[in-house]
Amino acid sequence: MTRRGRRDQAAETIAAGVESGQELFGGKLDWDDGYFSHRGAAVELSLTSTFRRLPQLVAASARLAWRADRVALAMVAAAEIGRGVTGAFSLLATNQVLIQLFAAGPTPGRVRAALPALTAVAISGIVTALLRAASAVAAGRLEPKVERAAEVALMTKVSRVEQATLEDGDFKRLLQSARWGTDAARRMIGNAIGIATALVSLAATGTVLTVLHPVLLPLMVLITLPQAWGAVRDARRRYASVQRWIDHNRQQQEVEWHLGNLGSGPEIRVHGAGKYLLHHYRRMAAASEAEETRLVRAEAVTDLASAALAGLAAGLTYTVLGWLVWTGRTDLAASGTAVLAIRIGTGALGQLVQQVQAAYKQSLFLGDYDRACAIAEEHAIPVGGMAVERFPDEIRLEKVSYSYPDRDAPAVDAVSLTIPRGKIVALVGENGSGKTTLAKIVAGLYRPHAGRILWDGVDDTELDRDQVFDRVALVSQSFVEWPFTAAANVRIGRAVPEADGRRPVLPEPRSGDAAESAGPGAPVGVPDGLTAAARYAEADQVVDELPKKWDTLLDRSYVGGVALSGGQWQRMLLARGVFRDAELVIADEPTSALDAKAEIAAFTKIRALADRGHTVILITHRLASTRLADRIYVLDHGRLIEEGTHTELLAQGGQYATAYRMQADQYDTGPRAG
Ligand SMILES: Nc1ncnc2c1ncn2[C@@H]1O[C@H](COP(=O)(O)OP(=O)(O)OP(=O)(O)O)[C@@H](O)[C@H]1O
Repeated sequence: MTRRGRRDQAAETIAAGVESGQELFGGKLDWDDGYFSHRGAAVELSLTSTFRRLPQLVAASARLAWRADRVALAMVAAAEIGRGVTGAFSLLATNQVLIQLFAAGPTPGRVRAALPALTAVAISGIVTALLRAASAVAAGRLEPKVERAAEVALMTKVSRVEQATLEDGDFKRLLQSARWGTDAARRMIGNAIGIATALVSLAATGTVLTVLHPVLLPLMVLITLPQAWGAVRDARRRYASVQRWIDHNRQQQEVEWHLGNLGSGPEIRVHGAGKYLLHHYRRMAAASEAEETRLVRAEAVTDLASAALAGLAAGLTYTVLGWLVWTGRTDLAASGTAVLAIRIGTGALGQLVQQVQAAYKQSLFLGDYDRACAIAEEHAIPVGGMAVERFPDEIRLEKVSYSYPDRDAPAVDAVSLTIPRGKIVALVGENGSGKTTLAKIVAGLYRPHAGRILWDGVDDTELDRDQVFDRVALVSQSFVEWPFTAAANVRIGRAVPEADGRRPVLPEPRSGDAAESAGPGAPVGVPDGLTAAARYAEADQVVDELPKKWDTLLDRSYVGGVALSGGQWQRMLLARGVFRDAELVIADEPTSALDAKAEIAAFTKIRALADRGHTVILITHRLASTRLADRIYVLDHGRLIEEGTHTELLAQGGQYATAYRMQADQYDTGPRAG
């Protein structure tokens, strides 16, 4: 086939693959992920900009290493400088060996004369090996420390950032990219050491070459430049291709995944979706192959061109060397050493270009890491404030408003209400009316954008937020199913915070745990310990059925782990809330997954909690349960539209009464078999 014919066929194959992607995905398949914010950045990196960034990259790595482990950094620096010195020394000793060997006289005498220099070459070889090992050991100590320090710093800041910032789309994307920054920090140390090794080696060979003859140094650079150009060109081309084809490859992977996926299995087989997907998969894979072939061909051409240019430069260098020897400007021994030095130096220059490019890529993620840390610090939950001596008799909201960043309408709009201590306050309203948002504001999770919250008359912005959190238990419908043991899943409700630099510990059940304090006959009241909390929430039956009881891992992805049903999880969550033993319980659809019997029991216990002095904010759509609330607030589009007791609200005949009657009618006059 002619070259043109081959090119046309490749173009057709690529077009067919792209068409398949278009048919299945409607075009690009772009992930909304911070990692991809640096798309195309490396394409901008030319040979000159590569070298321009060098000092900045080395300085950034040195700063990281300095903070993580100064001793290891000093060890690496000393070992690398030592390697440079021994490298130069070894070259000079080699020169001496050659001088002695090329001198006039009988061979045994020349060899004898060369022996001291040969010994020096051997010793410097041994010292170089020792220094390389020392540098590797120190780097091995430094790199994980840098990564760990970066990870801990980021996670510490992120775990303290305001929830609203954490939910902000831009911060979320930045954080995704910043997470790569911790790995990038470690890699950059490796790159920086590679750069340092190359620079030191270059300095050593450069010095030796200049001593031998000043013209040799520029000649060495001349040999390396085409190689460096070729390497940068190949890297840029490949990177650009990866960026151009990233969506296509993602589409291809997506199809591949579905072909073998358990969930897609029935349709793949029964509906014949497999044949359809395979057809497109083949076309997409062929397009990817065509692109790979194009790349490999282009790389071969570049490599050939750079090798030819480097060969020309090498020819010129060796001609100049020959001329220097011929005209007596340098001797044979020096030219032999120069050949050796040039070989070492060109290798070092190649390594330098490669390492700077790699370090540059890492530095982009490190930049995101720094930005994410700065934003997390700026939006951190404030530490300190007025101590919360006791839970207030009344929490009062005055014209509280809150808007999510990407929404025009406020989620909570000028809401004023009172939450009395030891009462059940129900928040009801249609989906999206602002109930959960309002509860999160009361919990201190979101700061209102307008209005204020008063704890017995004290503005809650003046209170120590950690102490506010300490008095709140969240029993939410979007609970966390921790991939931990059953015991840890409950105990995490009140994990002891990090103290005196020791690792955080989950609390042991407090005094009077289990059966003694809360037997079957003592369902009312907040029990002390783990087993008692489980019994109170009726999670004990769930635990009893687990193969290793409390020690069972609640995640089926791990060997020995088990999966719980939605209702079983909800009981565990209730137990977590009880174990937390907080004065304000925010129960957001706490029974949505429970069966009828368990739901009734749960509401009885919520009532009991309030009777014991706990304050409960209950969010539920099951209006039969709101009858037990002392006060009901009805929200609509973020505004408070009705309030009162169940009886009062029914009498008002408003939205609550309508919704209640609709639910009641379902039971009375629900669909019947005709
Ligand atoms: N994290 C968020 N980011 C942006 N908008 C949000 C977020 N959470 C909620 N909203 C929006 O705020 C409004 C109020 O939501 P909220 O969850 O408070 O309502 P709700 O009354 O609890 O709803 P539901 O009964 O469905 O649980 C809705 O319009 C919702 O889409």
